[in-house]
Amino acid sequence: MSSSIPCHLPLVTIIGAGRVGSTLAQRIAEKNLADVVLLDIVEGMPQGLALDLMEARGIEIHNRQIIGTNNYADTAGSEIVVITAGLPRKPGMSRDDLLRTNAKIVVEAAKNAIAHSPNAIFIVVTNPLDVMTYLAWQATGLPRKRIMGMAGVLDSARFETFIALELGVLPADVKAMVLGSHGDLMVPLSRYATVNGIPITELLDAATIDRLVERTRNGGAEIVELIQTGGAFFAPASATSLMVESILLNQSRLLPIATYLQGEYGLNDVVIGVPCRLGCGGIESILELNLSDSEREALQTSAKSVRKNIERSQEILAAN
Ligand SMILES: NC(=O)c1ccc[n+]([C@@H]2O[C@H](COP(=O)([O-])OP(=O)(O)OC[C@H]3O[C@@H](n4cnc5c(N)ncnc54)[C@H](O)[C@@H]3O)[C@@H](O)[C@H]2O)c1
Ligand SMILES: O=C(O)C[C@H](O)C(=O)O
Repeated sequence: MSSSIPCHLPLVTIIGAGRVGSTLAQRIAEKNLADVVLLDIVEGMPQGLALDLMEARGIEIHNRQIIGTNNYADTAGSEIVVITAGLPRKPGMSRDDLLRTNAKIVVEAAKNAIAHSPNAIFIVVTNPLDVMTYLAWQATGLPRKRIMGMAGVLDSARFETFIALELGVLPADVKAMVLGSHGDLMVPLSRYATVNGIPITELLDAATIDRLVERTRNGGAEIVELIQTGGAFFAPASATSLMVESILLNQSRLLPIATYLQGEYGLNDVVIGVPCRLGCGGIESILELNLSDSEREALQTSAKSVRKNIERSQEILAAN
């Protein structure tokens, strides 16, 4: 008797098998979320990492396939494509300093991936995040609900961590949301941050909150300065895996996601982090919060700086 249960397991392709990409592959496989294809331009490296992850399966008790490759044909039929390909910054650099190098890498990766997985949902991780997400959206021609950037989940997790450390409470009890671009002009929303429902403004004085906001804005650079040879990757991989999970399990989580705006928050033709519901079709809806004047102004300033870099990226790509 033939079974009517589909045998197909979800497939997630990760382009760029570096520190973020390989850690993300581990998270996805060990959470039993999907099979994974790890693709990189370096020959042998993704194959070696995939074999290493496969050899851990008996100990970690899962049966997910992890394939390493240099060939986009192996990514065919992916439900989700994550782009982590590109250079990370070094101490003293801003994320925007990566624009010239990473623009070409991301456009090429997005075009190759969509050709083999026309129905996929794309998550961009490469920096500068908001501009790279815009370029991937342009390169794939996908509807905006199916292409997005990961940054806000990471920035919010950092803000939550610093609040939890300050108060000595369980990190999972702290909830916060950081909007805007993934850079110095990000917009941490202090008045929406809570510890199990209690606003942090009841628990911390204004100077302390300002200090934690500043540390959040500088969260990526703090790690780059410490590691010296690259940026953060454990928390970025966790944040991306949470988005992958929300899509594959249709959780409809409300998360800060870099998305293409068409009038929301008074912004047009720009990618920036705002609260979105994320489910199996991608971005199901964008939530327009009632921001204060200063929060709205901060979001506008953040968007203006992304817009400027989008224009720069168009010139760079046109010159090539
Ligand atoms: N959005 C975020 O919050 C966030 C967080 C962490 C890192 N990042 C960014 O993610 C990117 C990757 O970071 P990382 O630490 O993993 O860097 P990494 O150097 O460890 O890995 C990058 C990988 O990309 C590969 N690559 C380069 N060009 C490629 C191409 N054309 N096709 C396929 N693969 C290619 C490299 O060979 C390398 O293995 C960086 O741009 C970094 O700034 C963003
Ligand atoms: O800071 C970086 O360059 C990497 C990443 O964007 C991060 O925030 O950790």
